[in-house]
Amino acid sequence: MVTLQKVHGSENSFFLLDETQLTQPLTKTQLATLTQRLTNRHTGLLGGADGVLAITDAPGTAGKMTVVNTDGSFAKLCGNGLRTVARYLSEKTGQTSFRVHTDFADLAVAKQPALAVGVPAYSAEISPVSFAPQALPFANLGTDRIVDTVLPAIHPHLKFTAVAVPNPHLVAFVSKEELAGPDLEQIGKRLNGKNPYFPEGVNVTFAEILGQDTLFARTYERGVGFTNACGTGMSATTLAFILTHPNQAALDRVNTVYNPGGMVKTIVHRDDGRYWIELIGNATVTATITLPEAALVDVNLQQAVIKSTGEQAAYERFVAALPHRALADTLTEGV
Ligand SMILES: N[C@@H](CCC[C@H](N)C(=O)O)C(=O)O
Repeated sequence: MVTLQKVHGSENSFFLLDETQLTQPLTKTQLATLTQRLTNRHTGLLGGADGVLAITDAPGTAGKMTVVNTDGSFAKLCGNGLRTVARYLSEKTGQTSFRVHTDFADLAVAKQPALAVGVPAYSAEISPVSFAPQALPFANLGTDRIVDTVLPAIHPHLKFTAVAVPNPHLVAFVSKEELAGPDLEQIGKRLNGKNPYFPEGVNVTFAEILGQDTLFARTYERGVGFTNACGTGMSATTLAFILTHPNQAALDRVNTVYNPGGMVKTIVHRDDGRYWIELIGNATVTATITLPEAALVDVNLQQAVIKSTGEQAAYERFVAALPHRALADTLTEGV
């Protein structure tokens, strides 16, 4: 039998599959097909999800995380997902501070004090960071660095920052009306379809500045669409905040980033000229799903036995007490 977990970080939801339980790891095609079926918002399990996080062995680290978006595409990193993988591997190995292998780097993760009773929290390193056009990639925008830059090809007046952390993000600071308005979806859809600017697509985040070190972020995710939260997006947005609003944010300071699914803390560091971001937030397990290995490989989900963990109630109590819920509630996606 194989047991998966349904997990979330700020309601950015995933199925977590520890492939070391399998007699042999899934191929990329099998993983993509499983993800598309399992995470479908209408026909998948438990209301679907934003993606699948697959764990395999990786020498010198606690494990390797592979991120598959709901459309079956593979992502370079997932910040909210990495926290849930950190929790899984921490509970599996007994370690509280260790590294997880990802496509670009072995990233540091650690157990943190709970956000509230029944709301476990973990931190994850988000890196490497690059503004280079080839790292995102982007082209045909008349510039080779996008930091607080109007891009008339994309929007008539918004100022954008484009940064790979290492997955690609495009960030704009907007008003409350723009945050809830139609532009984010239009830009997100356009830049994630065939387009000459971001040929591999890009995660697009609109953020409202709420005050010193405080943001509300909403993301249209590559390979997903609107999500309740994007961890790498909130990390990229905090870096953009520091670069573009130095009177309201700074390196090595704790930021609070609210999002439709809850909140995270972010801290941007610069060591030896390189930026990296600490992302701290919940790592919640809402259910376990057990099925025979053959049923998983054949994506025969009817054989799945689902058990709720009961953790979601504590998470919902925590979120209900947060500020800015009226705005968040209008923007929340399925979990
Ligand atoms: N939600 C994630 C980011 C997932 C990856 C993204 N869809 C991509 O393709 O880059 C996060 O929490 O960071």
